[in-house]
Amino acid sequence: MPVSSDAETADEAADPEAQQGLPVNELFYSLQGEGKLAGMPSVFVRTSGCNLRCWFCDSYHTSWEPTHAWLDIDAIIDRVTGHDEAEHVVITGGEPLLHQETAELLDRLSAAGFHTTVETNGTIYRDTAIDLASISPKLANSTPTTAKDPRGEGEWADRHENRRVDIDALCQLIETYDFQLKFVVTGCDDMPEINQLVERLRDAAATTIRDSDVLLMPEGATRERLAETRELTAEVAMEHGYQYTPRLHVDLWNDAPET
Ligand SMILES: C[S@@+](CC[C@H](N)C(=O)[O-])C[C@H]1O[C@@H](n2cnc3c(N)ncnc32)[C@H](O)[C@@H]1O
Ligand SMILES: Nc1nc2[nH]cc(C(=O)O)c2c(=O)[nH]1
Ligand code: SF4
Ligand SMILES: [Mg+2]
Repeated sequence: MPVSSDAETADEAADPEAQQGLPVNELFYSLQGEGKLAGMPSVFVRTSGCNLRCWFCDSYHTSWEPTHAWLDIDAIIDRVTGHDEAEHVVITGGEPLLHQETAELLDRLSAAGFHTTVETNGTIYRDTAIDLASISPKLANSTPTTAKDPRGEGEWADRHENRRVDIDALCQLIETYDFQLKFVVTGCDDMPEINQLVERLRDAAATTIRDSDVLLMPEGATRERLAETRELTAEVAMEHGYQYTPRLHVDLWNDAPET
């Protein structure tokens, strides 16, 4: 179901009659590929719709060209609990915290005994049952300038730039939940901006941010692209004392859907 590319929430352009539950782009069982829980068998629920437009977004059909089926919360829970091998669930997107219903889904999955991870860009706070807030604040390297825009001529650049860092939302997330800050690295030039943002958050938030809470992840949706970015990312992680995170799913399955 294609919807307008200007839509931020997937609801905006969809049939109002059909809007119940959450817009779900895909739901699958895999290994957590990124972060502190990399390697963990997990069920992934990928919601559709995003308030940002990273040029490199590896989930193009949740942001630039959102597609989805509407699933009610009961149906999502049935499908998640059908994977009885998994104790972990990952809610991602798109931007999952755009949707109010994501909070109800998390509360119910947590009550059913799942460990919950939310993958978020850190621009929206919600009070819900999150065991790990996996926050990936977006750097200047993500902005869809005219030269980098995957589908237009930079129409989203200003909106993306103005929204990509919200210090208040980031502080609320890290003060409330166990967290990791997972930065997408394209080159050594990204490091001053990462260090500045980490220092800004250390000043502003009433919580300790350890260097081990800061993860550097190479940019790349394909094995070919990761081959260009992972070594330099590993080197800057060692230099700064931050943790390196692989993208295991890309190593294992390249850019296949539902992995
Ligand atoms: C598709 S996003 C969805 C969640 C949320 N919107 C966010 O950006 O954190 C899931 C994760 O993939 C990362 N990501 C997206 N495209 C990427 C790429 N080309 N290379 C490396 N990481 C990427 C994001 O930074 C985020 O950590
Ligand atoms: N295997 C796997 N691990 C992931 N960790 C975070 C993902 C995401 O897209 O948010 C992701 C994903 O898409 N696949
Ligand atoms: S914030 Fe996440 S989902 Fe949205 S465009 Fe960026 S990487 Fe894609
Ligand atoms: Mg992914």
